[in-house]
Amino acid sequence: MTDLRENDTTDYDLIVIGAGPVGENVADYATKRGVRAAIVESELVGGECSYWACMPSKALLRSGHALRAARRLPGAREAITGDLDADAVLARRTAFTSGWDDSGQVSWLESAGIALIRGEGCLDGPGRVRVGERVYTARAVALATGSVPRLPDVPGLADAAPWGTREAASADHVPPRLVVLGGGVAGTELAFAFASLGSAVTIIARHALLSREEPFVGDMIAEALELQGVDVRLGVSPTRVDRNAGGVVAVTLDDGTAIEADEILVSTGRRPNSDELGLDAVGIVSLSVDDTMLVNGTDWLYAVGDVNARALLTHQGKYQARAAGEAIAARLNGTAVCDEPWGAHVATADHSAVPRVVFSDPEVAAAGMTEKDARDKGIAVRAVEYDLGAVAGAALHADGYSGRAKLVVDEERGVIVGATFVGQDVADLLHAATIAIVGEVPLDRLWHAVPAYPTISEVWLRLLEEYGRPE
Ligand SMILES: Cc1cc2nc3c(=O)[nH]c(=O)nc-3n(C[C@H](O)[C@H](O)[C@H](O)COP(=O)(O)OP(=O)(O)OC[C@H]3O[C@@H](n4cnc5c(N)ncnc54)[C@H](O)[C@@H]3O)c2cc1C
Ligand SMILES: NC(=O)c1ccc[n+]([C@@H]2O[C@H](COP(=O)([O-])OP(=O)(O)OC[C@H]3O[C@@H](n4cnc5c(N)ncnc54)[C@H](O)[C@@H]3O)[C@@H](O)[C@H]2O)c1
Repeated sequence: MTDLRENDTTDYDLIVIGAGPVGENVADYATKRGVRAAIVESELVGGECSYWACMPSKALLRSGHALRAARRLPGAREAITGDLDADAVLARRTAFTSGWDDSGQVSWLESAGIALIRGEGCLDGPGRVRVGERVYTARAVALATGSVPRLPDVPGLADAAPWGTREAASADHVPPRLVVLGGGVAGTELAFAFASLGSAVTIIARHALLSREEPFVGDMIAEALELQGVDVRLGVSPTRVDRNAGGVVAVTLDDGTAIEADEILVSTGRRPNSDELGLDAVGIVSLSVDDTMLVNGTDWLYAVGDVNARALLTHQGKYQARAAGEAIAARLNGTAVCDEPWGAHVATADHSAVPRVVFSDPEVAAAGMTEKDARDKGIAVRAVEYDLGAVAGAALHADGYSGRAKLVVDEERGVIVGATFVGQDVADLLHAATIAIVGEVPLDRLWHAVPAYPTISEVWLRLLEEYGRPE
């Protein structure tokens, strides 16, 4: 390998702006190939995911899931002597954020040989990053600044001190009444979490819940929320929000009804965090990237993770980061870049094989395309569905197990292009689907992948039988 330090006059080979899970992985993968990397962070090393998103929200959900799972089993049910202890759940959540202290992650950066620059970074020209008064230079720069919430333009909403997902995930108390605005992934998960913790929750969505997934998903999740006592209002939008002097929030809906609550959580999507990055200083109007995450029209700037809006998920951002970190190192080292589809330096799976899990109860686990996505792309598909509750392993797993599974099959190629599972504890079924999609495993070969009896994964066999064995 070329010694990158020879004849180098820049401060670093690579500067990464943003030390979330994605920025950390870009820097790590590049550093392992000899790149001198620095990372700039304005808040906590570890990013949104560690402190205000994935980890704390899942910690808020998990205890409720475990309690309900025990209640579904005779023998275990009788051993339950009380309700969920909300304070203990909040404490466990806080432990997962290390009390919003990033010293553990900072130690990891040190051990990985990545320099940390604290402060807000922005571009000051090609290969130039300003942090406060100081400008640092590098041969490549990667933007990994994540995303920020969208606040809808509803009269009174901004003045009503709404919670965003950050405030919900880091809450130090459980509001007696909570209104959730937005029926996407974050709204659905947090509605489940706070209902379990004891809030009277109302969720407001202008379409079905989780409307980008297969249509049965939203129906099943709405039903499950209602079973937990959540007031699910679909097909409505707020026209006005007010918080009175006593702190009560009043939400008026366009169907003429009104809801009162103690807090309103806004979870209506996110947009790239790129407004303050100085893109104009380098003549860039859009962070559109190629599959190595190189910003189109440049040979030195990369955009990775939520900021490029390809897939707002930690695991997918980290996958992009592995590809980008290696691609940056290859370009700086002058070695070959493998950028053909599915090559070592590209994030091809972003286009057709993204796995997604909603940690609701039942869980939603989906990979690849929905039937509608596939048809919209002009793929000739046939889809099959199966009642998960009819699988022996599922019936054993929980009394009254309710769930559904669907495969979307590309008829011409004889391979799966999409899979969806809804049911208790289906998240870990998903990776088999992701492998089948990425590996383009022919259906006739998939018949030889035998699911163990009696597991929930036997649904794979049932789905293949529904489809019919290829001749
Ligand atoms: C409530 C919620 C729950 C979620 N749960 C999941 C989940 O279960 N699974 C999943 O896969 N995804 C989940 N996500 C999505 C996930 O959080 C994001 O996809 C992920 O955090 C993106 O990582 P990132 O590194 O691109 O950005 P971030 O994690 O946002 O990190 C960006 C970092 O850049 C820093 N930064 C920003 N601007 C600057 C600047 N100018 N200078 C210096 N530093 C800067 C920020 O402070 C931050 O530390 C969830 C999101 C939300 C909102
Ligand atoms: N388990 C997970 O992986 C997980 C959990 C939470 C969040 N996330 C990620 O974080 C991102 C943000 O989550 P999110 O739920 O905020 O976004 P989302 O895009 O999933 O959902 C936003 C919802 O808000 C609705 N909406 C948008 N504008 C609205 C308006 N003006 N009025 C009413 N409703 C409106 C949309 O119709 C949609 O249902 C997502 O892209 C998701 O991938 C992932």
